[in-house]
Amino acid sequence: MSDAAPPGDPGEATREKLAPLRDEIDALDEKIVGLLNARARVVVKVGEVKRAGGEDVPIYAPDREQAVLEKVRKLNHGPLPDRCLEAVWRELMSGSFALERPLRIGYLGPAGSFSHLAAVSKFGQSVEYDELSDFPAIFDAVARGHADYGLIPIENSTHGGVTASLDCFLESGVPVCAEILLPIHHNLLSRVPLERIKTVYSHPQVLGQCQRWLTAQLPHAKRLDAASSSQAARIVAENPSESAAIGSTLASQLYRLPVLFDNIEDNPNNTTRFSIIGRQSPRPTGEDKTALVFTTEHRAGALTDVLNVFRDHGLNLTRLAERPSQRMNWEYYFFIDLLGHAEEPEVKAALDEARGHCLQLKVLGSFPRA
Ligand SMILES: C=C(O[C@@H]1C=C(C(=O)O)C=C[C@H]1O)C(=O)O
Repeated sequence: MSDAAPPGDPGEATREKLAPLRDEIDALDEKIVGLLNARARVVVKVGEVKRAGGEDVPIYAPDREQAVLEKVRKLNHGPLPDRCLEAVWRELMSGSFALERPLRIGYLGPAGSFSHLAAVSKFGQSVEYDELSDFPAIFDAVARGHADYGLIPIENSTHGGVTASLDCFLESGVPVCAEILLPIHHNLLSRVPLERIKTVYSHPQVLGQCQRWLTAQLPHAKRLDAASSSQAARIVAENPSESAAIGSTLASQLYRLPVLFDNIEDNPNNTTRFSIIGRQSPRPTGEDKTALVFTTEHRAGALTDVLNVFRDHGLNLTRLAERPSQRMNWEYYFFIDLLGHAEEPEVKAALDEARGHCLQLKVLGSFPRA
């Protein structure tokens, strides 16, 4: 018999070296827990002040969140990477919400959708989530106060604008108060091997983001639209014999569908931008965006007149999208995102001037840039 320690046992000498280091970690953990709760006790006081200020004082303050994360990054000299500390502070701030007033976040469900992942990446594990069936239901839940905030996908870097969500902004008065950029990786989820798959379900945006892969690997499979990628996973879980869904690894776990292929998106940098809608508007941070929508008269140069106002005020546009007005053929609503906050003098002046060239101009919100 050999004297070597059994597998998994570090051995006496190593154990002796580890013990004092682990004692050091235990002592530091004790201090960290004490400090985290000292922070939490201040957060409880912040909550009291906010609640005394009334309904209009937001519990979630995207401008303050931005400042806290920026400060943490500046304070960090390693060896932990910024992204690790950011994740810790995100969960801390999630705990802060629960201490100030429990928050409810609406997203396009069911659970396991990319909107769900985006919501958790922003609001963490200590808030309540509400799975909603479509975008109008999310806007409605926030407008009625059934949810505090809602997640709305706006555009994807590969497949472009999410048109159904833009149409909701036209009808709703709920402002945008933050944005999230989420890298999106798609998986083919199925309980049967590739050669038996006859139908692939997912959200049309997702099918669009994987079309080259689908054409190459499953040229004869039918592609069917579902209300969300997680809804697609649910459909396949209920009827798995000849079908597959495209969705997240969370959907794979929740609906017990094995990942047959991962990273099947056509563009490895595939990213979706989500807006967070809420009932309050954040203060300027110096690194903001303003989203707006407008209509112009149907005449030559009408759109250029509006765009020239932003150029003349030195405002950089990060997005221009268009949607049919639904009232008259070939009449459009134009959506613009520009860099700056609507309360900053230059942006305010530009918006006032632009209004003079528009039939209608609505500011959808100013919020910290992701
Ligand atoms: C504590 C506050 O409330 C929330 C929690 C924060 C935190 O834990 O640091 C920061 C901003 C708010 O979203 C605050 O507004 O200062």
